[in-house]
Amino acid sequence: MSKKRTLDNFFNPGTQKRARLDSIPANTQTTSTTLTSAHSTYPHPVPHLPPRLTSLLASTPASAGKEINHQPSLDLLYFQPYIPITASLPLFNFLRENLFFYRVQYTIKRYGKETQINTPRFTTVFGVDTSSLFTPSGDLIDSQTSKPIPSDRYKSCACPPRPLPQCLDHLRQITEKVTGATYNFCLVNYYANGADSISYHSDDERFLGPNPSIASLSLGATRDFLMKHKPIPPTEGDPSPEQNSKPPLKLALGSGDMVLMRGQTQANWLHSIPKRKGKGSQEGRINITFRKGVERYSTQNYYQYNVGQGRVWRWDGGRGEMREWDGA
Ligand SMILES: O=C(O)CCC(=O)C(=O)O
Ligand SMILES: [Fe+2]
Repeated sequence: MSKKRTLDNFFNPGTQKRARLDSIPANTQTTSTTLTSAHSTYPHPVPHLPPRLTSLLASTPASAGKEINHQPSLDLLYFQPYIPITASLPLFNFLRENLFFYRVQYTIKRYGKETQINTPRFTTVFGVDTSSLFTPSGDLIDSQTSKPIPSDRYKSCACPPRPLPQCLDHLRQITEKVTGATYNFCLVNYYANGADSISYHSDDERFLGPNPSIASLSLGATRDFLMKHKPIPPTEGDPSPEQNSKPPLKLALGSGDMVLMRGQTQANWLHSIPKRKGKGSQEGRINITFRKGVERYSTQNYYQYNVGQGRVWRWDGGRGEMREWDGA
């Protein structure tokens, strides 16, 4: 269903809706009018951050970032925590409650055979590459000419690009100030439990440019973030490079922590969130990454792998699980 894109429907006050503030501690307000971000590409509007949460976020970063650069080409800044502790649980609950997610499937050719991949986590993405910009009313314009973009610019995308809703844009703005980098994409992962994961990879696509800064925020369950150096090919002088047999670096990312991966990290290191059993494996975790796509292809790639063609999933608080959304 498409809605006319107007300033009104991008930042409209919800029509006498009760705020969903059940994630906010009991001593705060329980009702108010909700402002929402709406857009023709969204399955439903997304409420703005409640004012109390916005004021709690004002003291981000809650601690100074620690540099982790003791290994070759590794350049991390680790905030433990980044989000003030009073804000991380309400923020987790707010985002899980109000964002829409996808369970993306796609096919790859493996050994010449088409293989279906089921992404082992919920995903969603917002943003557009540097060739375009969203106006405040949510229309796409060319970033050079400020004219509306040609209608075929994103014709090969799984869905038209989506602007960041206010709640994620607020986090983006804070993160730009703290990290000194700029970002035009926000990718969100939801790991429902320890069975959800992301395998070893590096975010080293050409469309992010050289030495990209990627800010990665964790909310909810603690999960291990493993990092290992990309395999170093043996040479005559060094037939079994020591780096190849080192155990992975493990950061137990807790709720509110943020890791900034920068410099040569993506070019040289792989990272993953392995599946987890036992303690804490039944709890959900949200991961938000802010990135900057400098080529048009980043838009196609991110929407293909984080939205795709499938159904919308939303958090069902009553059942305590994600459910396919029926649009109601
Ligand atoms: O969940 C995380 O901490 C990592 C996510 C990640 O690596 C990615 O989305 O590329
Ligand atoms: Fe990644």
